[in-house]
Amino acid sequence: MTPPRAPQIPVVVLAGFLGSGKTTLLNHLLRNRAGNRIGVVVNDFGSIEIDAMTVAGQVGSTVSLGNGCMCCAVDASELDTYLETLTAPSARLDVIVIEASGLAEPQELVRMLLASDNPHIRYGGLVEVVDAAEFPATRERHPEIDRHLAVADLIVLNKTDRVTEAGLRAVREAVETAGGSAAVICSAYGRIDPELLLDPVTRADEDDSFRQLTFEDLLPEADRTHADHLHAAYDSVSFTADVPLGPRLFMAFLDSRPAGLYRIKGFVDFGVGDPGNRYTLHAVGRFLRFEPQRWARDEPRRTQLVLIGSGIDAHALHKELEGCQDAWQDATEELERSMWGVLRYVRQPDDDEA
Ligand SMILES: Nc1nc2c(ncn2[C@@H]2O[C@H](COP(=O)(O)OP(=O)(O)OP(=O)(O)O)[C@@H](O)[C@H]2O)c(=O)[nH]1
Repeated sequence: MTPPRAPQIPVVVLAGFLGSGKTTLLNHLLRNRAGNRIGVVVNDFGSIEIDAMTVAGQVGSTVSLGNGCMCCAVDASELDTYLETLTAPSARLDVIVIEASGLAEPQELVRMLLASDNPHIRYGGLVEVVDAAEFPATRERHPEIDRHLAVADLIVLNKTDRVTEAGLRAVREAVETAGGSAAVICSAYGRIDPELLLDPVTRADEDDSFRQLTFEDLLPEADRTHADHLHAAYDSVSFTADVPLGPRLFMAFLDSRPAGLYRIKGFVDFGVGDPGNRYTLHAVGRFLRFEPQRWARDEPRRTQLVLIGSGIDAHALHKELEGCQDAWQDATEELERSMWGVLRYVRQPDDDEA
């Protein structure tokens, strides 16, 4: 059905007004990357303070951070050139994060990514960081922040330590209204669950088993004290099925997913809907993408998903997923048509918009 393609590297845009905490969040991700090789593109190279990094580069150079990360600083006009470097097979990156400068219009960057003809990347969503303490003032000075929030897939309401509970409630409400259906999560010092943006490593030479990483896996020894706190804020659901999922049933599930469900990842077996491929699923907030990949010859045909959210009813979601199984599939025209709903979310080489 759909021709298999080499895996594409998700490119996540990290945006937010000056000082909202983008670099802090990025450093948190880099410290808790759980084996992921992260490519970082920043406008302001010097602001990244990664322990392991010797800041050898200047604007325009690509620097290997030596711990599986690469970093380069670019002008937006040079983005394509740098993405080419970062997506070279020798870089072996799992995800690329572009930190937009505090003054940039994130829509521009997103448009550039969607229009990019680099076949090795796929747009991975827009994360907008908001300073909870400054939001009312920022909004007054820069009403365009509402526009940024409206196109975000995930909003991180940062600096919650600087506001009262009532203040946070009010800001959250305002941000949720402006953000439409984007998921909103709160953080202090950008300490979000790295799993919201990073996938478990599935490289054959490291750990090729698909599983939900635990917080012990994710956080280095020194950060363990935060683990319980972080963990308490999230619920996760793991779902495995040896019976294929019905494309229409599963798309209906995704269309009605609750707002608190921030992240879904894993892969799906649509059975005779597309017998040759498994469909890697990547969802952050309302952003959704499928990527067909050839099943390995002896790989068990199976769906494996991990769902992460807060305030979600894990048991009910699991039950709903069970209801998406379709044991009696026949290769009919109707089934082929029902795959169209899935294929809408597969990036085609000539796509220039989501
Ligand atoms: N109190 C508090 N301070 C924070 C938090 N997150 C970040 N900061 C501080 O806020 C300042 C700005 O954070 P950055 O991460 O540099 O912000 P940025 O969005 O990258 O800033 P620009 O690059 O200027 O756009 C730094 O001094 C951080 O230490 C937080 O949650 N609470």
